[in-house]
Amino acid sequence: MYIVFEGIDGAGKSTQIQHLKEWLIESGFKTEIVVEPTNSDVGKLIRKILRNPNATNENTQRTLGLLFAADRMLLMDEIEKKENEKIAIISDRSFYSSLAYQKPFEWIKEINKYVKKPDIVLLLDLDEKSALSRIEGEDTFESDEFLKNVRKNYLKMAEESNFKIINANTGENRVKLEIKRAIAPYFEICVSGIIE
Ligand SMILES: Nc1ncnc2c1ncn2[C@@H]1O[C@H](COP(=O)(O)OP(=O)(O)O)[C@@H](O)[C@H]1O
Ligand SMILES: Cc1cn([C@H]2C[C@H](O)[C@@H](COP(=O)(O)OP(=O)(O)O)O2)c(=O)[nH]c1=O
Repeated sequence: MYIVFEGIDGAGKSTQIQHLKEWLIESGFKTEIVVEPTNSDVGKLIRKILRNPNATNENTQRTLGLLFAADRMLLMDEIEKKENEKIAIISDRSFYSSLAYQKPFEWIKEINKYVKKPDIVLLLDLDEKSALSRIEGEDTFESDEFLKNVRKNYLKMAEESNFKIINANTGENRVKLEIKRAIAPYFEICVSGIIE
């Protein structure tokens, strides 16, 4: 099972991914986490560019689109191997992040057409102001206007691609429970309604 968390910076993805991994392991499922951008040389270059003040300009965004696609392709063999070993994979981001952050949409789709599609996409949704209030905003992408548009892109895709939209603008435990409820049917786990 290839589960993907999506959402703007500061939505709570890394936090909730840890909770979900612990819960699935407690429930008897081998589970591993992968992160985009990866720690490969391509991922390292991406993180360097993301700190540039001009990261949102058109050519840099196109370069990032290509680099994210290459970085993602490096992950595909690893994901397939884990799936063959019946390991559930939880990914912090996927090609949907490229569709939400970079453009033009059709070109981003084209350069990502060979990547594996997730079985489940959880979109942690909240407004950009609430998200930014949680993080320092060191990356150039971490700005109001930019993330407002990214959120809009996510919500548009959510309709068309059947994302599970989770309200991320509430307490950590409530978000955790909502995610459990969304995931449980896929693993035939029953979830108590109590907020732990
Ligand atoms: N439900 C929540 N309410 C308030 N703060 C949260 C919540 N979930 C996570 N945080 C905090 O917000 C910050 C960003 O969380 P993180 O999981 O790193 O988000 P992301 O991986 O989506 O960027 C962290 O400091 C984290 O402790
Ligand atoms: C995977 C991916 C991430 N990004 C952006 C989202 C983040 O701002 C940044 C990833 O840096 P990161 O520090 O990992 O942020 P986050 O914790 O929010 O994932 O790169 C893209 O623009 N396109 C992509 O395809």
